Amino acid sequence: MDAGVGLRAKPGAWAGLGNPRRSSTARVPVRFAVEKFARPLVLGSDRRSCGAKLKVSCSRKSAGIDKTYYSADEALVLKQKAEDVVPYLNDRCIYLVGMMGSGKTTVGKILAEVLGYSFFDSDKLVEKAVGISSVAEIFQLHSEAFFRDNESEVLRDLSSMHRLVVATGGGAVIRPINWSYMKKGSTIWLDVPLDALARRIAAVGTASRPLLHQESGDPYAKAYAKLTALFEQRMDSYANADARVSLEHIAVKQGHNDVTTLTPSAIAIEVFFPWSNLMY
Ligand SMILES: Nc1ncnc2c1ncn2[C@@H]1O[C@H](COP(=O)(O)OP(=O)(O)O)[C@@H](O)[C@H]1O
Ligand SMILES: O=C(O)C1=C[C@@H](OP(=O)(O)O)[C@@H](O)[C@H](O)C1
Repeated sequence: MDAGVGLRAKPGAWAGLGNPRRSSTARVPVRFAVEKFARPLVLGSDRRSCGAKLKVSCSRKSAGIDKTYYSADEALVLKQKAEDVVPYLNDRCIYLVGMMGSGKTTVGKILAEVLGYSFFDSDKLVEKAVGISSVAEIFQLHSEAFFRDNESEVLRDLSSMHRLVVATGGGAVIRPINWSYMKKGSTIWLDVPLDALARRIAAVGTASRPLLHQESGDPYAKAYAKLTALFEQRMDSYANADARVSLEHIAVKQGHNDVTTLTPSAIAIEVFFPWSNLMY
């Protein structure tokens, strides 16, 4: 088992039992806009960097869906690992859990692309469901409990579907009912050091994360303090995940002393390790 990843194998889940190619016939609830991605990975022409850049863009032309760049090596490894893992996933959904800023959305989009799965960000689905454009506004106009109730309904609906990668909100793990939904799929905890989380969130601003937002003071210091308090409350919940991907362990394994060197695609490759280890 890779140093960076621990997996609690589920009986029968990885043994490839049943027909691995069962087509997904789950009804897609009309209110979910499914993000389909272009495929296959397109080899870019840029050879100035240490390898040709692969540009992967989404076929859906909605605003704001960013493009993902891989190195050619990473793209080939990702494609191979995805091909190896798909039969064992057995069309089950992958739920990414982890603190705010851990990369659930960024890494989740990569996983969906290489797996040929659909990607959902549960926060976005809650915003669509309640007709309010941001999580922060939902907290402000209603309450956190109202948000959490809708978050649970979204996870319940998603749990009836197949072949999805779901980026959950950082607090989804605090409600046991949410685990009952997510456990129908495979849950992966992206475990990122609090310092890196605080730096990432300070870089984009805390306004989008109401539990961290404050009007004054050093954004990094305030974010770090609040993330530390939240993590203390939640770490046991995150540990319920089927697999933990520790960026600290990955960095050590790769000879780095800082997780900021780990690209989203390098992390996505590590997400595939638990399944690979169980296949041979
Ligand atoms: N491996 C990474 N290295 C550097 N920045 C990252 C990495 N993964 C995500 N980020 C950045 O961190 C911020 C939060 O990422 P996001 O995927 O939205 O996290 P989450 O969905 O867990 O809240 C974004 O600005 C994103 O670009
Ligand atoms: O940790 C949390 O309680 C939350 C995390 C957020 O999602 P991200 O993890 O995508 O930031 C969002 O669901 C809301 O602000 C609450």
